[in-house]
Amino acid sequence: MHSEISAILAALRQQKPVVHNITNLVVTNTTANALLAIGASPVMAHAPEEMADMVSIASALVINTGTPSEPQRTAIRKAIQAAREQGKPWILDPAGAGATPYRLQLNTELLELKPAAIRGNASEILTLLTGKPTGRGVDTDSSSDDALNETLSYLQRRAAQLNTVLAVTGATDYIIDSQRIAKITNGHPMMAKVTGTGCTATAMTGAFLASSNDPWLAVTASIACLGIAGEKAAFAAKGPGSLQMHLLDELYLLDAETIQARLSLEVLIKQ
Ligand SMILES: Nc1ncnc2c1ncn2[C@@H]1O[C@H](COP(=O)(O)OP(=O)(O)OP(=O)(O)O)[C@@H](O)[C@H]1O
Ligand SMILES: Cc1ncsc1CCO
Ligand SMILES: [Mg+2]
Repeated sequence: MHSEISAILAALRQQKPVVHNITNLVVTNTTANALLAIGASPVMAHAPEEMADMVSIASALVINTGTPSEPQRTAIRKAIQAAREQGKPWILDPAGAGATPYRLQLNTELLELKPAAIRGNASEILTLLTGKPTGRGVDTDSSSDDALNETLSYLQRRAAQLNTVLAVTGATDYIIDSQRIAKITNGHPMMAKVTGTGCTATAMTGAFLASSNDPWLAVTASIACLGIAGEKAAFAAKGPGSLQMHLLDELYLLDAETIQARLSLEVLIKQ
C-alpha cells in the first residue's frame, strides 16, 4: 500500500488542489496551514452569498460542524448543493455530533446529501449513524474481538448503504467502504492533546479526495500520512505546543521513503 499512498501524495503536490473549507472557529488557522504544508491550496469561506462561486474554483469541499450557527448552516447547504451540481467530492466532519440535539439534527440532514467520505472519532460516527446521542461510542482498543467485528460489519453495511467511505479515527484508525477496511496504527497519543488533529485529518482528506479516483484509497492515504507525520512530530516534540509546530514541518517533509519505512497498515477483507 505504501506505493499507492505515495502516488496519491505526489499527485496532490503536483495538482495543488484548491480545497474549500467551511469549518469551525477553533481550527480554521491550523487546518489551513496543514493543507498548505501537505501541498494543497486551502480557502476558508462561509458567506452564503459566495458559496456557489467558491465551490466552482475548488476541487473538493470540507464541511465541519464544530461551531455551528444558522448562517453557517445556510452556507453549508448552498456549498454542498453546488458541489453536487458540479460533481465535486465533499467530506463531512460531524464534530461534536452528539453534544447537542441541534448538531445531531444538522449532521443527520447532511448525511443524506451524499458525502464522498465522513471522518470522525468513534463516538461521533456512531452517534451520526445510529441517531443516538451517546458520548460513549466504542473504544476500539478495549473492545473484545467479537464486539469490534460486530461494529466493523455494521459500519461496513452503513458505508455501503450510504455509498460513502467512513473514517473512524483514534488510537487505531479504520477506513471503511463497502468492500475494504484499512486498519492504521500510526499516530501518537500526544496527538489527542492538540485540538483539531481530527479536523486536520478531515481537511487533508478533502485534498486527497481531489487527487485520486478511488475515494477509499484517498481517505486511507490521507489518514496514514497524518498518522506518520504525527508520530514523527511527537518524537521531536516536548509537548503539545511543539507537536503542533513539528506536525506542520513533518507534513511538509513527508516523502515516499518515510511512508515506506513507517506505514503501519493492514487491509482487512470484506466482513
Ligand atoms: N491515542 C492515540 N494514539 C495514536 N494516535 C492517535 C491517538 N489519538 C489520536 N491519534 C491520531 O490523531 C488522529 C485524529 O485524532 P482523533 O481521532 O482523536 O480526532 P478527533 O477526536 O476528531 O479530534 P479533534 O476533534 O480535536 O479534531 C488519528 O487519526 C491518529 O493518527
Ligand atoms: C474544541 C472545539 N470545540 C468546538 S470544535 C473544536 C475543535 C475540535 O473539534
Ligand atoms: Mg473531531
